Amino acid sequence: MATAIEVRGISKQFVLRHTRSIKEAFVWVMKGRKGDLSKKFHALHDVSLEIEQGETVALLGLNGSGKSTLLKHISGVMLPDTGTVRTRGRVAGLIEVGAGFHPDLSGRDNVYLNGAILGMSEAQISERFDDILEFSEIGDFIDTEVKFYSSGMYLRLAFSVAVHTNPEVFLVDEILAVGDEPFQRKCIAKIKDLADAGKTLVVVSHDLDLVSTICKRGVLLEHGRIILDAPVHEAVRRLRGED
Ligand SMILES: Nc1ncnc2c1ncn2[C@@H]1O[C@H](COP(=O)(O)OP(=O)(O)OP(=O)(O)O)[C@@H](O)[C@H]1O
Repeated sequence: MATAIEVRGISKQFVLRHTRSIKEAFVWVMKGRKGDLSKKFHALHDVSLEIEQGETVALLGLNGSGKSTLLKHISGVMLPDTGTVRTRGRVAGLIEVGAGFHPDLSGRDNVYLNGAILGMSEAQISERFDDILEFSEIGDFIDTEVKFYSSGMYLRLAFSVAVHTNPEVFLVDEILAVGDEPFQRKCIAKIKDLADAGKTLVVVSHDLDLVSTICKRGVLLEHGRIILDAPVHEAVRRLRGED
């Protein structure tokens, strides 16, 4: 089985505190600008992870543990300070509602824009356009500028485009939560179809029952480090403090 995602020793620091008082800045200047004025922290700390093609993986952890940051590194929208990330095949990510959409363009134009970003040609998008529209259930709103869409409508269109690009690797962050229940059910069924078809899935969600039904493997993060990589039920038990 080939490796679909290889994360090797990545670390990512963010600035914890941007503002300083004038007094602190003055002291810093008088001391010859030694040290760093802004305090930093590691959102990810030496994280390594290998995911084989066809694996279904849940990234689990408490708020702020680094799940979304790790997913953004896998999708390529964020670059690590150190370490490397490699992926094989077409990667489609549903990471932030509205990401990859231009607010002033219509839903229709955004399907072409988003499809192109995800690696489809114009002809391929045209060929699949009707299916994309049908799955999204956006209807006549397809010709409305997306700045007037609700967050659920964004999700519908983004999800629909992403699954119709036939991705090898599908990344999904919490955003399914903005969809209404019938659409969520439809998305979940589609995600399961992708998994059954041998696609690689990486999912971030606090819905632990849901991820347990979709994913086989659970990677548990704490303060930016992987503390457990195990069958999903085991990782969920640990997160719930049942171990
Ligand atoms: N662009 C950024 N700039 C500064 N800090 C950031 C940035 N993105 C994330 N962080 C911080 O990094 C830490 C990890 O964030 P991340 O969103 O990855 O956590 P998470 O595990 O997905 O959390 P949640 O369950 O709340 O969604 C948090 O403390 C967050 O505030």
